[in-house]
This record gives sequence, C-alpha cells and structure tokens, in this order.
Amino acid sequence: MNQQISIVIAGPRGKMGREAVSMVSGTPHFTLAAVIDSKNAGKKVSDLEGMPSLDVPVFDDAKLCFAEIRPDVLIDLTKPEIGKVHLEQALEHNVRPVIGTTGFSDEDLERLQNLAKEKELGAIIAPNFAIGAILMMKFAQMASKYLPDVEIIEKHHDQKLDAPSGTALKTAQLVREVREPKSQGHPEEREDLPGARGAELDGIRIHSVRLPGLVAHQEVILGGEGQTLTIKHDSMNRTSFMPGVKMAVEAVVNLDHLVYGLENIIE
Ligand SMILES: NC(=O)C1=CN([C@@H]2O[C@H](COP(=O)(O)OP(=O)(O)OC[C@H]3O[C@@H](n4cnc5c(N)ncnc54)[C@H](O)[C@@H]3O)[C@@H](O)[C@H]2O)C=CC1
Ligand SMILES: O=C(O)C1=N[C@H](C(=O)O)C[C@H](O)C1
Repeated sequence: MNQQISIVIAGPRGKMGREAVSMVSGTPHFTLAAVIDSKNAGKKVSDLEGMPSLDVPVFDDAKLCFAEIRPDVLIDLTKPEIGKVHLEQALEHNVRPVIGTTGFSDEDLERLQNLAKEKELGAIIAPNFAIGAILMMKFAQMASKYLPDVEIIEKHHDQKLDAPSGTALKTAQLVREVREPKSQGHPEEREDLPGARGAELDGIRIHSVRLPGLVAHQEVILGGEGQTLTIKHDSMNRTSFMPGVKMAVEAVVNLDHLVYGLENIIE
C-alpha cells in the first residue's frame, strides 16, 4: 500500500498550481493539507475564484503554514525569487520541498544542497517535470559527446518571467558535464545587434522565444561536419507536467539530500 503523504502547495491560483491542486486532491494517497497564496489568508480553497470546492486552509505566510500544518511535502510553483525562499523555509521546518519554480543560480544550488545535507532531508528542484523533456535533456547530453557544437532554442508563453528557461539552463549544464568548454561559431564573429547570438553558458548558446500561443517547447540543435541533429520536445498543456510532480513527491519522502533534476530519480 502507498504511504499517505500530506502536501502543501504554494502558488495554487497559478497556471501550474491549479493543475497541481487537481492532481493532489485526485490522488488517493495524497492529502492536500493547505495552500500558500500571496493573498487570501484565512480563506478556504473553495472561496478562491475558479478553484475546486475543497475545505483546505489558505495561508499567506509559509513559515506559519509549516509550523501549524506540519506537512510532509511542499510543492512550490510560484515565481523565481519566492521558490528559493520557500525551499529554505520548508527545510528549516523539516518539510521536504519539491520545487518546480525556476531561476536557481549555481550559488543558490550549492547553498541549498548544503542546507539539505545538514538537515538530512530530501529536497527536489525540478527544472522540468515532463518526462519527455527529461528524455530530451538526457538525449542532448548523450549526443553532445559526439557532436559538441550545441545551440538551444527554448520557446515559451509570453507570461514567463525568467529567461533563459530552467530547462534550457539545465540542458546546458548537462552538456557542459560531458564536453570541454568551447567557443562556437567563427572566432571573429561579432554581434551587430547585441544579443543576436543569444545567451552563453561555457560556449553553449541559448536563444529564448516568448510568444502568446506557446506553452513550453525546446529544441537542441547539434551540428557536425555536413549534418545536424535536432532533439525537440513540446509540452502542449500543463497536465504534461503532473506525472512528474507526482513522481517527485513520492521520491522526496525517501531522500536525505537535495536532488537537482528528475533525471536523477527516474530509472
Ligand atoms: N518545473 C516545471 O516543470 C515547470 C515549472 N514552471 C515554473 O513554475 C513557476 C510557476 O509557473 P506558472 O504557474 O506558469 O506561473 P503563474 O504566474 O501562472 O503562477 C504563479 C503563482 O504564484 C503565486 N505567487 C506569487 N508569489 C507568491 C507567494 N509569495 N506565495 C504564494 N504564491 C505566490 C502567484 O499569485 C501566481 O498565482 C514558474 O517559475 C515556472 O517557470 C512552470 C511549468 C512547468
Ligand atoms: O514557465 C514555464 O512555463 C515553464 N518553466 C519551466 C522552465 O523554465 O524550464 C519548465 C517548462 O519549460 C515550463
């Protein structure tokens, strides 16, 4: 029988938060114990516009929520500067965080990894919960061993706050693990319009597209002599992320350290 897991969701009124509320409340061995919103403290989820009729309390203070509710797991789907604060506060209250919110720097990751280690508590930061996106990143890493010239094009809806996407950054970091830093393109190339060659991580170029109509999409293009290989993933809707959120919640309760990327927990 599955272990019953008590969960708090931060960002319940957002595009991802709404999907997560629906997934958690529809999963028999998950209990939605509370939500953390930027407003509406003291109300119930059922009082929030367009939300399901759930008798679940709303907090606007994460620390108070963790102290009163004592959940097993926090799912955070808020915004870049908030996700890292919630992660830290959760660990301080012995709550295991599953963070989908993006925008973590290398320094943030190192600090939070140390904190989770000190507390001997599981934590997951998942730049992308979609299984197809995780495979796309892994395939790109495998391919870049043989075709080390890599450019990433990520495309998202125009409400996205961070650029490049967490997925693009993670992809570049995975590629960086298997290839030497290198400069791509002509050694004397210049940008006649600043930014024309995109952002750069150890020579890997990342281009960010933001348009209405898009959800979450990424292409990794690898170039070699006389050939290119394109690895592409599309999330058509946000339900695509939910099996990964569920998997992360089930995994984090058995971890004693911070894991960055779901590729580290899928078989
Ligand atoms: N890891 C993954 O697979 C995915 C991650 N994301 C990331 O998740 C985050 C949320 O994305 P969306 O749902 O599209 O954004 P959204 O803008 O639709 O929702 C964010 C929600 O967070 C709430 N919020 C802001 N500050 C808060 C606070 N202090 N406490 C509680 N709630 C707060 C906002 O009121 C809003 O309802 C973004 O960082 C995005 O990049 C999005 C899709 C997939
Ligand atoms: O903001 C989004 O929408 C998404 N954010 C994540 C990212 O930054 O990679 C995951 C997915 O691409 C959707």
